[in-house]
Amino acid sequence: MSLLHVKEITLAYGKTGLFGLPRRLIPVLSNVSLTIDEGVCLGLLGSSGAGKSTLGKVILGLEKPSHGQIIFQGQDLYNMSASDRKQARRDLQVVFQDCYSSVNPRMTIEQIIGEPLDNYEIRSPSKQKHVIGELLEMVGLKAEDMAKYPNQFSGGQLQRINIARAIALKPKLIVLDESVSSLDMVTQTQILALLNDLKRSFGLSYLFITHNLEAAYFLSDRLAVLDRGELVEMFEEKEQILTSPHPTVQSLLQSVLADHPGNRKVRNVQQFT
Ligand SMILES: Nc1ncnc2c1ncn2[C@@H]1O[C@H](COP(=O)(O)OP(=O)(O)OP(=O)(O)O)[C@@H](O)[C@H]1O
Repeated sequence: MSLLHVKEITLAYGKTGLFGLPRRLIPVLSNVSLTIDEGVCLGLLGSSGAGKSTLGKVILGLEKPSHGQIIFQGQDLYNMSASDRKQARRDLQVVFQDCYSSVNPRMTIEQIIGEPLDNYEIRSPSKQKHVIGELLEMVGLKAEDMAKYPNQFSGGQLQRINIARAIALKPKLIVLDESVSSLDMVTQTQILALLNDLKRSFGLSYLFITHNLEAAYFLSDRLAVLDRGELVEMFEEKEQILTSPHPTVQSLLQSVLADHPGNRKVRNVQQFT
């Protein structure tokens, strides 16, 4: 069943002209439409500046488009009552790339993960502690870690904490905006495996924004490619990307091959699995 419909989204940023001349509009997203079904991960690929993060912000309700609609669970995200919007915010979560700036260094992990819970659910302090402990264990950390501060964790551990916070309210859709890009290869693999497990366990849907084709291929069920604000390819089966002749896809594939000199002449599914 469809969870999210992105319908003909167009967005342009205003750029102030010289000497206060009228603002020029720079198009960032042009007529972008896509859907995300329940329990599905859509990988959104594209080069730097393609508009991926902007689309993520539009989907999260953070950046109003100049044209088009975001239909989330059957309702227009930018045209709903305050109470429906509060519910939508609960069901739509995000994990950003920078795990350090995503947390307040002065708060304990208990306070960080407890914040969204406090906003939506009232519990006794002991029950709240129990829930936070369970969330930490779900992401591979220990319940005792809740007493610590962010500076006592590695980047990978902090990203696990950000994921625990994102899943605390049992959301329907999580926007993963380059969520593993700042981590080393081994940690990236571990976090991708964790995200995959959580998706299966809770039937979560993801929009996985990345320029990393290998990571997208691992986690996603479907793949979309954005180029200069336009959706240029949509693959219902991720394997289809491997044979796409589209120049943007070709350059994404080439960038993977460039990382594997021994495989430069070989292009097959095995490289990505
Ligand atoms: N607040 C803003 N004001 C003006 N222009 C912006 C703003 N945010 C983004 N842009 C521009 O919109 C375009 C798309 O940016 P966006 O961050 O969405 O791309 P991206 O595909 O996520 O790139 P990257 O992979 O480098 O993060 C870029 O040209 C960027 O400079």
